[in-house]
Amino acid sequence: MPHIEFRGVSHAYGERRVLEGIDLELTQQRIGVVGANGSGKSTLARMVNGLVVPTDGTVLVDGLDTGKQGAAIRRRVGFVFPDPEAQIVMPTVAEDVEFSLRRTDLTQPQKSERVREVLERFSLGDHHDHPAHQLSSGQKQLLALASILVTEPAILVCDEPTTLLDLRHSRKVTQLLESLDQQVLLVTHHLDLLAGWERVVVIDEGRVVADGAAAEAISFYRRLMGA
Ligand SMILES: Nc1ncnc2c1ncn2[C@@H]1O[C@H](COP(=O)(O)OP(=O)(O)OP(=O)(O)O)[C@@H](O)[C@H]1O
Repeated sequence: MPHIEFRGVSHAYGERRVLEGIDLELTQQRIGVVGANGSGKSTLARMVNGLVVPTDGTVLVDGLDTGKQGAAIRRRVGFVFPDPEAQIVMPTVAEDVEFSLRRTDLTQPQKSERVREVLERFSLGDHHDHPAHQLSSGQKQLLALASILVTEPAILVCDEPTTLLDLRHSRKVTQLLESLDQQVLLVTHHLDLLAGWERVVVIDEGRVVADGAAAEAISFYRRLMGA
């Protein structure tokens, strides 16, 4: 498994300090991150692929410094945003997935084959030539995942990828995340989706307040939230 390491990480947006003294070594395959709104989860997740560089401390992915080796980090770490609409860049479903392969050395037939395979895997095989913007929200979320995973990153970071989805689609996306060979870091408010995950990190007001197997960490978080 890849190795994500936060060493003495703090972060401020201007004067506002949003993460404080984070030390984490993440080597499990399925890692959840939970916490109240505004607690710093997205900031932490964005640090893993260098979208946010910490104001103090270092984030390392397999020994690469996210602040200094951005291009190598982004090849290794795929990032799925909460709004799949924002990730659609090409007119059709297949073109959108293929766009992710533009910087590879694959030949056109190899790219087409790779796109076909990934669309089948994500239940989008029948939508190959459909306008991407006309997919349902659940299908757009699957498309966003397909477009990232087609590049075969070692790590997949997903920031609330199920917020737009009904329960059935959330389950489908979660099952898909659970079936991947990749290391997955999932930020979510849907606590039931993390049942059985190897590790769950609870963030509160910018600090790690619980960290362990899903059942214990989630029950700590429920108590913290008074739920
Ligand atoms: N680009 C930014 N500029 C200024 N402040 C920001 C920026 N991004 C986030 N913040 C602030 O940092 C704090 C943490 O935000 P973050 O998005 O990391 O929290 P979160 O735990 O993911 O929240 P949510 O569950 O609501 O998505 C919030 O107070 C937010 O307003």
